[in-house]
Amino acid sequence: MKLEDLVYQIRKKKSFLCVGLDTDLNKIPKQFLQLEDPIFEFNKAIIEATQKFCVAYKPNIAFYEAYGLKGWLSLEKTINYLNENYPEQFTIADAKRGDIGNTSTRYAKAFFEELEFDSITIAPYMGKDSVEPFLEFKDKHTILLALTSNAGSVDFQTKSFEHQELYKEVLSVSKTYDNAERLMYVVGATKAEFLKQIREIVPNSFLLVPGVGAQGGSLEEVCKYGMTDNVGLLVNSSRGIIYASSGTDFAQAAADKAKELQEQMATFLN
Ligand SMILES: O=C(O)c1cc(=O)[nH]c(=O)n1[C@@H]1O[C@H](COP(=O)(O)O)[C@@H](O)[C@H]1O
Repeated sequence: MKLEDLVYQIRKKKSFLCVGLDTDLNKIPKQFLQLEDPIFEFNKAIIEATQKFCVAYKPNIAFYEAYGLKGWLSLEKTINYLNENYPEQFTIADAKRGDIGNTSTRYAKAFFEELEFDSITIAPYMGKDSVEPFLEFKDKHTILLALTSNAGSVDFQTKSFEHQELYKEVLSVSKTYDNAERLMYVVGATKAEFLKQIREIVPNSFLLVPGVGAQGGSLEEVCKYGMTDNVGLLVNSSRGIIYASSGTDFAQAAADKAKELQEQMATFLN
C-alpha cells in the first residue's frame, strides 16, 4: 500500500487505530474451540466487528508460530481474508525479523510476497545490510524497532552510544539507508515523553505505537508529541480490544472498545 492511501484512510475514517491480532487459544471464547480453525474464525469475527473503526491490523506472528503448521495456515487465511475483503486496511506482520542480507531477503519474500503483508516489524540490531533488503520492495514498509514499550528497553535502547542514546542512533543512521522513505519506526506508547525528541530526528516518518490499553500508555500524550501534518501515527491495541470480553458478546465488546479509541482519535484529527 502507498503511504498516501494509508493517510487517506486515516482522514476518511478519522482513525489511526491498528487492531492487534494476538490470538491465543487460551483466551478466545470457548465456542470457537470446536471449529476446524478457531484462530481464523475468531480473527474473522474480530475483523468484521472492528474494521469500521480501524485502518490497520497487526497479527503478531508469535501467536501463530506457537501452533506450528496449523498456526501458519491460520495466519495465511487471515491475511488473505483481509486482502480480499478489506484491501484498504494496512497490514503489519509483527515478525521482528532481521538477519544477514541474503536471509533478510528470504524473510522479505515470505512476508511481502508469499503472505502479502504491507509491512513488517524489524529489529535493527544487525544494521544496514540486514534492513536494506526489506526496503527494496516497492509500496512495502519496514517498521524498525526504535524505542520499545517494555521495561527491558532501558537495557540497551536508552544507553548512550558515542554521542546519543542508541534508539536515537537507530533513527538517525537508518535515515541514510537506501529507500529510507519506506521506513517506519516502533515507539512504545509507554515512552510518550520521548516523542518530542524523536520527532526532531524523524519529523515525518510514520510511527507504530503499541502499548495503549493493556500496557497503560496514554493516547493523549502520544498525539500531543507524536502527531505530524500527515498524522504519522498508527496506534495499536491488541488485548484491550480482542479480549474486551471472553463471553458470547466478545465481538460487540471488541467493536465498542475499537469505537471508543476511534472516537478519542477523531478529537485529535482536524
Ligand atoms: O512491535 C510491536 O508491535 C511491539 C513493540 C513494542 O515496543 N511493544 C509492543 O507491545 N509491541 C507489540 O504490540 C502488541 C501489544 O499488545 P497489547 O499490549 O495487548 O495491546 C504486542 O503484539 C506486542 O508484541
